[in-house]
Amino acid sequence: MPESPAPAPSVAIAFHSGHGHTAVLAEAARRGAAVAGANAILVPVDTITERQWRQLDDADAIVFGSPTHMGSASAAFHTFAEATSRRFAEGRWADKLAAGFTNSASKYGDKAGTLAFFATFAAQHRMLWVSLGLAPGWNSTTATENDLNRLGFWGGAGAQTPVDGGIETVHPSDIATVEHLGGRVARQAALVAAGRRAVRLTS
Ligand SMILES: Cc1cc2nc3c(=O)[nH]c(=O)nc-3n(C[C@H](O)[C@H](O)[C@H](O)COP(=O)(O)O)c2cc1C
Repeated sequence: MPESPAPAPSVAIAFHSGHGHTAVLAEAARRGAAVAGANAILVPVDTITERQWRQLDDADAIVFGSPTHMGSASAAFHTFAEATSRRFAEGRWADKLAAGFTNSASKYGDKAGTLAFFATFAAQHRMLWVSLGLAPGWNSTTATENDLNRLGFWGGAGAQTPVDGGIETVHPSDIATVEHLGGRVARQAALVAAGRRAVRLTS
């Protein structure tokens, strides 16, 4: 019997944005995942609904996004994270893929703290972490700030937007970098789903 076509993976972008910068990046992650063939949705965690909780539960992958506040995710994101404790206890998100991105005002800005928190949060949920998967940009005499991964992160995507800038000042390289991450998560989710189907077929 011919095999039915593989269903598109589902990718949810669970994010908080106080002033709109991180929301621009969340949309970039969604677009990257959609272009790579996923059903991709945005879930603003500060207004999350019951339906959106179910969408997170059903997703193959969740990409976490937040501005960096005081060297970690924002308070609104932490409120969301703590609200997942029942799901954590039940292992509801176990073996889903996870990834993360953050934006802050300073070039470095202690963004690594936020990405480390996302990775720990994902690990506590027994999820599988997907790294950024890009070489560092803007780190040689011939490189420019328009390179992908211009800020040189590995664990996830890091972005920088001027503290007094509007959403139009989110850097195009950062948008492209987060779009790449969304696409990478979608492709990895498709591979993992195909692998699970193959293992089920042969076992
Ligand atoms: C309470 C607070 C704490 C912040 N802490 C940091 C920080 O630790 N490092 C940094 O570079 N920027 C920090 N910022 C700046 C924000 O990360 C930055 O303005 C970001 O672009 C906001 O994203 P949003 O528009 O999605 O809310 C902080 C801003 C606020 C309001």
